[in-house]
Amino acid sequence: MAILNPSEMLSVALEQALIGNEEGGVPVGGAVFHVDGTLLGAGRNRLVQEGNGSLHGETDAFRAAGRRPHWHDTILVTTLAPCWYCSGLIYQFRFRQIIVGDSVNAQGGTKWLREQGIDILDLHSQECIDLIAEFQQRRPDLWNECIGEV
Ligand SMILES: Nc1ccnc(=O)[nH]1
Repeated sequence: MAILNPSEMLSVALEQALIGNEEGGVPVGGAVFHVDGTLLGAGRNRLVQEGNGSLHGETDAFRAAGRRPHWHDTILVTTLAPCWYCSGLIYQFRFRQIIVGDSVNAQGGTKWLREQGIDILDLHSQECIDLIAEFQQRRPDLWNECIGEV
């Protein structure tokens, strides 16, 4: 089933974030789509679940999407603005577009990515904003661990 609507693409990532929240993890979800609307992979931050800080929502979705000759014809969707770690991934692999749910509670590398010519569509999703805001307030320790802050 092809999904071409950005909000529907974000819903796939949000569903992952909500699963992560239920699991007691950092509630950030991601998904990778081909520009034709095919879902290539979805994932969520699994720092807590897998005991592995490399598994951000974005990198877990990238991992689930497998191999491709290049990523220029794909869209990376994330419920929260990409951190610097994931911004490196985005810069390196040049996804066609990045769809972001929340850039209120974290900005990460979004300003820099835009300066590098990366197309970022910010949907300002209230659901994504509320989900992370609640988490950051409830578990500041986990949030800081996730992004390498003290
Ligand atoms: N954008 C993100 C920030 C923090 N953790 C994540 O998994 N993703």
